[in-house]
Amino acid sequence: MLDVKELHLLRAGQVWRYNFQVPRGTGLALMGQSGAGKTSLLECLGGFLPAQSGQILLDSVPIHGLPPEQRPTSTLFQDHNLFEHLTVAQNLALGFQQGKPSPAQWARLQAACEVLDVVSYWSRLPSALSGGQRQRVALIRTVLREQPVILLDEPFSALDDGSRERAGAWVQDEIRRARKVLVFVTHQQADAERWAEQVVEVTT
Ligand SMILES: Nc1ncnc2c1ncn2[C@@H]1O[C@H](COP(=O)(O)OP(=O)(O)OP(=O)(O)O)[C@@H](O)[C@H]1O
Repeated sequence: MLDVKELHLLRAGQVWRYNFQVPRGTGLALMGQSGAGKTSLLECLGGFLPAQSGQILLDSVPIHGLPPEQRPTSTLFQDHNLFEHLTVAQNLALGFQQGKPSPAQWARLQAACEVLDVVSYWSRLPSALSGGQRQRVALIRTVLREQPVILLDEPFSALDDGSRERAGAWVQDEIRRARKVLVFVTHQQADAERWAEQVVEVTT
């Protein structure tokens, strides 16, 4: 269970307070207008933006004092953070310990690439991919890393309806299968209804 207690954020003169719980195997969607503070909350959960006060616990263990690289979180930012000089396969491997996924992890990566239709791009550089292909590669890496808390900032924004449906269903299956916690930002009410058990409306 991810437990956010009296979390108090301050940025650009705006103040937010959050209290919510996300059980393992489930998802929470963050919705709200542009500039409302959705990305700021994800950054705080991932350790990139310090909170003024409050607590973030995973399975009752406080994680709010940890730096980003030690948090049990895996984050997909809006710019997809792919390494441009590495192939798709190398980018996927980077998410794992010392860039070396185990055979079981490779099998899962490969299966995900088939489901999300990026298997034929393994040896390409990111610069040779479309926006939607880049987004799917980054999504696969973020969701399949070992960290149990998955933070996704508008993960389906570059996808057409068919890809969006497949990607959303795949993320939900993975979260349930691996008993992870999902927090994702979306502007689409339908995404929240289909793939999240809870919705938090972010306002200042
Ligand atoms: N790095 C930053 N430094 C200072 N202020 C920032 C920074 N990033 C965002 N802000 C400000 O914080 C507020 C919340 O922005 P945030 O990006 O969290 O909103 P959002 O809901 O994710 O928006 P969008 O839907 O457009 O992505 C805005 O007023 C924004 O200008």
